[in-house]
Amino acid sequence: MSTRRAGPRPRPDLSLYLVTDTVLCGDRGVPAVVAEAVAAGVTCVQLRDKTLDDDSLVALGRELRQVLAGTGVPLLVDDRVHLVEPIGADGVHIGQTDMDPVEARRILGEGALIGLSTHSVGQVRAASALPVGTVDYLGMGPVWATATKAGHAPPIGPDGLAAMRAESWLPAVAIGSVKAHSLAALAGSGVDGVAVVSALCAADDPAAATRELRAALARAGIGRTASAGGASGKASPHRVPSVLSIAGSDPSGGAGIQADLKAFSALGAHGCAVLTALTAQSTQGVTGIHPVPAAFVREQVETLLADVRLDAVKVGMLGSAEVARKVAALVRDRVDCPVVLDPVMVSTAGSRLLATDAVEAVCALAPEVDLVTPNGPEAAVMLGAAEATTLAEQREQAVALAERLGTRVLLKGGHLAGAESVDVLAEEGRLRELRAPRVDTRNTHGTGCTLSSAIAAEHAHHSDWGVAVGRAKHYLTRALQEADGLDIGAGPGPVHHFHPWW
Ligand SMILES: Nc1ncnc2c1ncn2[C@@H]1O[C@H](COP(=O)(O)OP(=O)(O)O)[C@@H](O)[C@H]1O
Ligand SMILES: Cc1ncc(COP(=O)(O)O)c(N)n1
Ligand SMILES: [Mg+2]
Repeated sequence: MSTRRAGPRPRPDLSLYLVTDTVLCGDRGVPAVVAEAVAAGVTCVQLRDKTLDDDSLVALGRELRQVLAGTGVPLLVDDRVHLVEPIGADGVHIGQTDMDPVEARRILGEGALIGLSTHSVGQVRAASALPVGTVDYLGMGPVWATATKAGHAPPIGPDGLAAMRAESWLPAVAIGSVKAHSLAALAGSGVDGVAVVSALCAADDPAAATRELRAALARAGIGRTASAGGASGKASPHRVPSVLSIAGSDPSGGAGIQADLKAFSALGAHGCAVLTALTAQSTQGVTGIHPVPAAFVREQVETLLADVRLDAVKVGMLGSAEVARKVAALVRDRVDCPVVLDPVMVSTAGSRLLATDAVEAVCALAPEVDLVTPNGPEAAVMLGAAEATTLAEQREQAVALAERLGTRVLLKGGHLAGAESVDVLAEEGRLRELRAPRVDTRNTHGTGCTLSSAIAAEHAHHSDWGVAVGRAKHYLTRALQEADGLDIGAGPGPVHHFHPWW
């Protein structure tokens, strides 16, 4: 598909999502209406026509591709998975009664966007429990009763929308008779955008109607429109975020600072690095640790902060109690961006990376950060409990640890058995699960480092923990699936950080 780029598929800007209606567009024709609306600030287009035959829909879709060429606005096809390829569309939007999303992903591959309609909290839960990377966003609605979908699911209203939105870490777009004048009612619902049909397709002046919708979105604080170009119709210039890793060195390049910088780079962030320790390490284990004096860790951070504006920080191996206390003080007093803490204690190959007397200092740092990402053994140490052996125990420990630390906890499930590797995100008493197929590979060196760094980089882009964790987990799963293509060293080797490119 010619519109696809290398690299992880982009997260679509759902702020103002136009669903076409051939009848409402009338004599002007769908392409002309879409062209006007996109020029005025529509960010995503779905070609929807339930009545046209395949050939006519392909012809119309190809026209829309021409209209959208060079705009960066993705084109999705409603329902008909088999027409994505012939149209050269970016993906598909499917309903609850259309093709199973897992099957659609299998057919379309990793490069396509897939959206899924949901009409209830139960459907949102089910969609969120699909393997990460199956669907890219959820449509939620109908918010209000609509003529275009008469006879379908009953309206959920703004409160129902907010309840559904709270259930998922996936991006969400509200649909169902959304108009500029009713948008204020969706402020605070947490959706990433709104989808409209008649508000644009039936408008006398689609460009003016688009501008009016964008202004209303900005007022309601919805979508990237709100913070980017406001009602001007122009997005602000893209700024590459800077993300810092404070961690130890792994000469084998699979974990530690080396893995962190690779993950940042793969996910489009500029990587900065402050070293806390050198390790003599290979895929087979650690033979020595040479700690950096705590005062020099501080000097590295202070010097950097005086110059570089950071968008996120990831903290990994700290090694000693002294360094952990120093980093805690820096995080508390000097860092003003989101911080992810991977409380590294033992390497995948079984070597100790944190002094026993430093556990307390790491636990003291944890409440200062925005997200803590322990593996099973680390969570057990932090709780003073036995390691979880089932998903049910993993859930309980995630909630208990989040409560004890007063912050978000992602309790990773790499050390448990099962067909899926499930991570559990506990946040303010709420639990979300991120599921991925367990990859049959010995190359799992640095999975924790990679995941926490990917979360920091994704948060720098999207400012949403649920979305960041979901996207990072998907990136890591793909990196694990491609890891055997690298196969470095005789022990557990690194994951493939640059799988989308090589
Ligand atoms: N074989 C695997 N297949 C798929 N995901 C895995 C596998 N092993 C680990 N993971 C994932 O890698 C991440 C790191 O998990 P884990 O191994 O528990 O932490 P750590 O690397 O810190 O020990 C988690 O998202 C986990 O679900
Ligand atoms: C320097 C350093 N830091 C961290 C880890 C943990 O690796 P994992 O991601 O496998 O938990 C490591 N092996 N080496
Ligand atoms: Mg780890």
